Amino acid sequence: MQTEHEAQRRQDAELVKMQQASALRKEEARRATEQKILEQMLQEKKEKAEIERETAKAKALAEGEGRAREAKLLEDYNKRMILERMSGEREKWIAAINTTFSHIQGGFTMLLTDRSKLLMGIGGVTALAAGVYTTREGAKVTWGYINRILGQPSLIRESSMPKFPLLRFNALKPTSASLSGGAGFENVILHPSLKRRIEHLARATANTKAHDAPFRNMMFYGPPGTGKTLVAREMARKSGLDYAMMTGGDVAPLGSEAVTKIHQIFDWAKKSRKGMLLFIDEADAFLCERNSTHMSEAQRSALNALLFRTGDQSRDIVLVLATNRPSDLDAAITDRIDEVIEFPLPGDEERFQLLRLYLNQYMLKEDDKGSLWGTLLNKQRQKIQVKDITDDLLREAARKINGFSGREIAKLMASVQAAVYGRPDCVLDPQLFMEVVEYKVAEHQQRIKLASEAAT
Ligand SMILES: Nc1ncnc2c1ncn2[C@@H]1O[C@H](COP(=O)(O)OP(=O)(O)OP(=O)(O)O)[C@@H](O)[C@H]1O
Repeated sequence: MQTEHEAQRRQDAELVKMQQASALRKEEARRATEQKILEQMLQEKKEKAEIERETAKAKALAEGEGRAREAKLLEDYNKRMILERMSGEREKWIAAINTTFSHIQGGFTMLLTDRSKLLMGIGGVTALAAGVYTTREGAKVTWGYINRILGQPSLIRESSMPKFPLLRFNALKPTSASLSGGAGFENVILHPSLKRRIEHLARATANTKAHDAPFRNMMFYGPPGTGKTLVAREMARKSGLDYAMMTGGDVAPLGSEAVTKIHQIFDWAKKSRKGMLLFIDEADAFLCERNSTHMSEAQRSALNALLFRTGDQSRDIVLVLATNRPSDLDAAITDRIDEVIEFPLPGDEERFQLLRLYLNQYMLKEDDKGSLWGTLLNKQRQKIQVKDITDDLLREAARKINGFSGREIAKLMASVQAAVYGRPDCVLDPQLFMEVVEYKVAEHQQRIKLASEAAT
């Protein structure tokens, strides 16, 4: 009985085991199926996305191809149109050219066969050419004539006379002091005796015109930069005359034209109602000794023309010659000069006064009150402050710059001004002033040394 029972129990246990194993297998199969389904779903999803991508690509490609085909068709159409238009134009032009040539050919044939028409044709062409040529040349001659009658001669570099008389206004206005005899050459620093002589000459010149007496010609000679041009300009202003300036060096390059130009100047100068002061700077450049070997034939003729025009005492023109080498001038020229004035290098006192004049002009009175632009500029510009520049200091500087010309002194003061502008505070003090003076003195000595070396 017990063995039966035991067997039964074993059988049951066996059954339970089998049932458990079967449940386990079922569970595993279910899990595997689930996994498979999941994988399949994923695969499907992937495939779906791939299909969509491919479809989009195919769609885009189809669209692009369509557009490209359209563009190609349009381009072909345009090309065809252009070609058609071009060939149309070409045919039109060919037809036009053919027609023109056939007309010309017909015309020529007609001209060659008909003698009277041929003569008329030749006459017409000749008349047309002559007409064009005469008009062009006529205009040139007329303009030259008007220019000669009214215009300023080309040799004149600077003048108080307007270029055309209708535009008459005075660049250099005569002062009322000129005739009354109170002529003051404020901006010209000369030795007192020389200044008196110049003032006297200016008064005499003004009165000469007033009394219709003949003018006296002058010659200014002396080293460069001593005020010859300055005085000639001031003298014209103070004496109430018109003023014109030319340079001797401009005459030589004119060659054979020089004679005409010299006559032109004298004809033009005679037109001034006030009388003309004709200033010839660097006179030795073209009025030198006629026998000199380096003088050209054209220069000699120009000199002769000037001698011819100045042979008599003139009531219209005062001739003022300036030269650094008076001994080079032709004897016939010096014979026509009534007043010979020497302009020496400034002495001690004149150098001091020149320093003061230009200190005043460049640093103390630098305001340009004349123009609105000047006033506006001055508002923005930092003003120069002059500190302790006494007369004693200026006299000491004047002693140091012995041998300087008026021009060199003006330039020295311009350098001082530049040095002051180079300082942030724009102050001119004795130290800066003397520094520039010393530097300029050394520069002057160096220049003299170089010049003497070049001369030997
Ligand atoms: N005596 C002077 N008084 C005041 N300034 C002078 C004097 N001499 C020269 N100067 C200054 O030098 C400058 C040049 O002078 P200017 O042209 O009159 O000399 P110049 O004797 O004619 O020289 P050049 O022989 O080289 O032609 C003037 O514009 C002026 O600033």
